[in-house]
Amino acid sequence: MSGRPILTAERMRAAEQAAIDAGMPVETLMERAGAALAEATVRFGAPLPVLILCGPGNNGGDGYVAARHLADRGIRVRVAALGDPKSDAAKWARSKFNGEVEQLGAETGRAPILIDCLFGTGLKKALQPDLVEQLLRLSTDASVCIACDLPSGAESDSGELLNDVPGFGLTVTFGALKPAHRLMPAMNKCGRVVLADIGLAIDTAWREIGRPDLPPLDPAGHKYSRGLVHALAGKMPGAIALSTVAAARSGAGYVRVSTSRAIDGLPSAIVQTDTAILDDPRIGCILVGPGMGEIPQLLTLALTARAPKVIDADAIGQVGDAERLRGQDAILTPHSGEFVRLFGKLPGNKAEQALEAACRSGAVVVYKGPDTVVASPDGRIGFAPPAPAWLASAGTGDVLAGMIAALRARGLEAFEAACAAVWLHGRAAEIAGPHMIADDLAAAIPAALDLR
Ligand SMILES: NC(=O)C1=CN([C@@H]2O[C@H](COP(=O)(O)OP(=O)(O)OC[C@H]3O[C@@H](n4cnc5c(N)ncnc54)[C@H](OP(=O)(O)O)[C@@H]3O)[C@@H](O)[C@H]2O)[C@H](O)CC1
Ligand SMILES: [K+]
Repeated sequence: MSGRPILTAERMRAAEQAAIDAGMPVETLMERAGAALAEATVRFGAPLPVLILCGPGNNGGDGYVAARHLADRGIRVRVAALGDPKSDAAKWARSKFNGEVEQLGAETGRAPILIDCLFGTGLKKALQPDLVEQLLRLSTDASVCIACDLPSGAESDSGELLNDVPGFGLTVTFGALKPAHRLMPAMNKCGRVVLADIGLAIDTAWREIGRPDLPPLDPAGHKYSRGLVHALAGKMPGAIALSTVAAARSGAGYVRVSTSRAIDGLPSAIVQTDTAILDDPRIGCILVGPGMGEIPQLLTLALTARAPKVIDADAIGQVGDAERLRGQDAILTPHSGEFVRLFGKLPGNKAEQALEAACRSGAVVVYKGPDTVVASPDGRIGFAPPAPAWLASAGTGDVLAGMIAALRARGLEAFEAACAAVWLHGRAAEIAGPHMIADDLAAAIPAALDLR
């Protein structure tokens, strides 16, 4: 999967240390980080007067470097410092900045552009209340707020907010994104996240889900080679209708639904049948769960089939023991309630929880929410980019399940199919707009596919 790399604070420091051990001075890394921060500030905020809040560590060091670069470009820049720099690199950066540095406090005057260089990956606890008060005051008075590496108070690995944090329009981070950039609630405070390459070697199986690279259609292909999705309808056929329409619109060559009674309103292109022959070798992916209700035998039937399968919604509640999914080539799509009911409250951040669930079940796990993560038993994790809040409406999960099934049936391997569908689902919602209902979301899938 493409997409920007994501590292925890500890792995970020290890990458930095490896560069330093290989002979790269930390000042060089800081110089590159500060220069990137200054460049992003000018591009994002225009050449307006800037106030930089510098903390005592290397996050503050980045700020002193950025201040120098901005001043060199003729921009009026002031620095308000939280004490003196403690780290050698930050002392070096401070010594190279010739502008005015005041002590951050209640008398610190506002500026149109505010850059938060107080704390980054070295945050250890909540900021002192009076410091939070100054940060909130100065951000409220600014037109543009930019965070260096992380909004101060955002916990790098969990995405938790240890104190009140203002909303930033832009976050400039270095080397790799951190989980907090793509996990709630911190994700909501970061604004647009710009990643600056500062010359670190980054090796990680954790990535932001990027634009999918779907295989081209085979001109000699047929409906089975484009993927046959076989869905199992349950008590509430409306949900499976949304899923099957979404599967068809996502490019499945053939969508079939087993149902005990005709489902009104389904397009004729979606074949309804009252049988469920699942050992058909042409089936590319089985879909079970949307609208299933309490019919455990439907899940049992799906698990008798060799075909890959998407297990969604009510079917998740029927799994019982996650071990049942091992060897099933399954993609599981729980929201938080379904996740906890099946796996219990797991330790770690949301991504680590999803990875643990994937290892326990052998399935690819799509842990849905405003911050969706996709985890594979082989250790890969995809973090979804921000998706519109209006996706929180009935039926959007049914649509996603159909999209995943279609891409799996089309031949993408399970993790790639899930990541691609999550990315397309978010773009389709943006296209459908804030007043969409799930039916509009399904209708917007072709336009989202054209975005690739
Ligand atoms: N990783 C990289 O490749 C690069 C990172 N850069 C920047 O460096 C920071 C991380 O720098 P670090 O010095 O490790 O940490 P911080 O600057 O975030 O803060 C650590 C100092 O702040 C003190 N601290 C921590 N929490 C609090 C708090 N709540 N209140 C007050 N003080 C706090 C801490 O004090 P201790 O004495 O307790 O340790 C430290 O003094 C990263 O985010 C990037 O911006 C490099 O510049 C470029 C390469
Ligand atoms: K910061």
